[in-house]
Amino acid sequence: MNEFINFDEISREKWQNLYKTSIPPLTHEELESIRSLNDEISLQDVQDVYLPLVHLLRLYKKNREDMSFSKGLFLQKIVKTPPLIIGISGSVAVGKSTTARLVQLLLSRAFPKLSVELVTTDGFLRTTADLKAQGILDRKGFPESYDMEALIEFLYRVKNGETCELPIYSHEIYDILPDQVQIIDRPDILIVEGINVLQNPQNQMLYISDFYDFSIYVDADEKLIEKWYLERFDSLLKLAKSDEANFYHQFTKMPTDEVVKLAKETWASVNRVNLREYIEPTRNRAEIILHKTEKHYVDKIYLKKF
Ligand SMILES: Nc1ncnc2c1ncn2[C@@H]1O[C@H](COP(=O)(O)OP(=O)(O)O)[C@@H](O)[C@H]1O
Ligand SMILES: CC(C)(COP(=O)(O)O)[C@@H](O)C(=O)NCCC(=O)O
Repeated sequence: MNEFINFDEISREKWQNLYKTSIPPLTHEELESIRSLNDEISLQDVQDVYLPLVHLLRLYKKNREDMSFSKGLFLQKIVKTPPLIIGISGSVAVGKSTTARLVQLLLSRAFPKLSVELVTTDGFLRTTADLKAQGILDRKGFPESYDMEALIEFLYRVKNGETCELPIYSHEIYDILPDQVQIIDRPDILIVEGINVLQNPQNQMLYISDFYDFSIYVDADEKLIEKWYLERFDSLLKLAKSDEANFYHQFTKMPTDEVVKLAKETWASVNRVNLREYIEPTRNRAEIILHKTEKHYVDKIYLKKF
């Protein structure tokens, strides 16, 4: 059966015209904050793709609030609308965190009075010491390397209106930061970004997917994602050059061709396998799929029909 049978395929040209008239253009300040987020982001993409996406998110938000209100009437009690949770998934290096930060920025602009928080599921990776003890350090990113129970409990508590803490993962030290936590204090909207956002582990009492009000899968051809992975590896190396504490510092001492070989091998033996076996199979669970081509240009959008 066609994986996309349940989706409407919308070309960029069609998508960009869906909400155009009602969206005010970005101000100079807003453009600057997008640039400081990632100066590679195309502002045309923001205008054509991401602003209409935020407009669609408004509809889902309104719908959730109406439902919550009606449920309250039925139950004859005051039911506070739970925070809206948006999941963002896709391969390692496809651009999830960049998309997530952009959506956070645009949602804060659309709802200036609401708090919009962002977490990444990397925080629920087991520590390097734990992974080593279990002999699965080379499985970082695979389902068994995450504490999914803790992630699901975290989402439950956020939905339930509780203030929560979560660990922080650092790409620089390639591990969970030992003495720091991120505090999520009852936001109105929470964005959850990570490769495992749409993975439902077995034997859990709660389903992770039950907590999302909207979900996005960022998609691209595998070869392109590899290219982006290698480019990011290179940027991480540049940042690590003069920082001995950085995990990537060790690679800055190696000859370039060896480093490239190592990054290619890591892509092929870890991240690509993970994409094929565990990430891409969750693609059609998303409410929307953003399909990117060269230079992160979004050419197609798939929106779930029902
Ligand atoms: N929309 C975009 N425009 C330009 N570059 C992007 C975009 N999204 C991601 N990138 C670049 O692609 C690489 C991977 O993106 P990142 O957001 O770190 O991926 P992920 O969180 O999925 O691992 C980074 O080097 C980032 O700068
Ligand atoms: C921490 C990650 C699992 C998560 O990925 P992200 O999408 O944030 O890049 C990944 O970046 C990773 O470290 N993978 C293991 C193999 C590698 O070093 O690329």
